[in-house]
Amino acid sequence: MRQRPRGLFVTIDGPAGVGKTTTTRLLREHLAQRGYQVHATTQPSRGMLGDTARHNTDTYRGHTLACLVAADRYHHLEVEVRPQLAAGSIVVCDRYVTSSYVLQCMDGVPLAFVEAINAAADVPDLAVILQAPPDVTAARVATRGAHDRFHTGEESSRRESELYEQAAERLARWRYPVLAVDTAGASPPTVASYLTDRIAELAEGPDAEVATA
Ligand SMILES: Nc1ncnc2c1ncn2[C@@H]1O[C@H](COP(=O)(O)OP(=O)(O)OP(=O)(O)O)[C@@H](O)[C@H]1O
Ligand SMILES: Cc1cn([C@H]2C[C@H](O)[C@@H](COP(=O)(O)O)O2)c(=O)[nH]c1=O
Repeated sequence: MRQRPRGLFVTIDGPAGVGKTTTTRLLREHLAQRGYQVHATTQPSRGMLGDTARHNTDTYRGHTLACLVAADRYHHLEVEVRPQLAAGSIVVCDRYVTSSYVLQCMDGVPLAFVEAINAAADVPDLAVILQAPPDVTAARVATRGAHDRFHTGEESSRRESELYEQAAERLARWRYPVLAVDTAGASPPTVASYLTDRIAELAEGPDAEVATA
């Protein structure tokens, strides 16, 4: 098993249906096949706060949902993400702060408020933003079924896609380690292989791994 002294924090964001969950699952498999210790997780988390946020987006809206998701994010970092990183894992997280910049803004919360309540969240080592044209993501959601009120067809997919593009540009300006990947013309295994190579490059960087039994 290959561990890094400090682990590596990789986040996967992007519009509904773009392939975040599929990519996270495949990344866990591909990275494990290459011998890395990997921990796949999600936000909202599988904890009490996260379950409350995930399953009650009709009840909790706007500023309330924004704060609930941010509170879960800080708790998830504290009890799951940082301990896994400290143990040398590559942590792959399905959704992170970028999702809040987009979804909470779609929910009517000013960006400045979303930025303020997420300001103390850890910066990932790699923030992947998956992208695809809105007609493609809307069709995938329609086939799979919508998870929540944020997904109402191609118009909401278009708005979501625009907000992700703006968020990616803003994050890149702040020198956040953003990597945008188009999933429209690439199969899930192709997307996962490409990202596995990028993550392995980072993992073999200056904080090189230590080999353990
Ligand atoms: N690269 C791809 N090419 C074609 N179809 C894909 C690709 N990636 C995922 N899909 C399909 O699109 C659908 C949505 O994928 P997935 O659930 O991973 O998206 P998501 O971004 O996690 O969505 P949500 O935000 O709504 O949870 C699934 O049916 C999945 O099989
Ligand atoms: C991370 C994050 C999540 N949410 C909400 C949006 C959805 O209702 C769920 C996530 O479900 P999915 O299956 O991953 O689409 O949580 C949010 O509002 N803000 C966030 O930052």
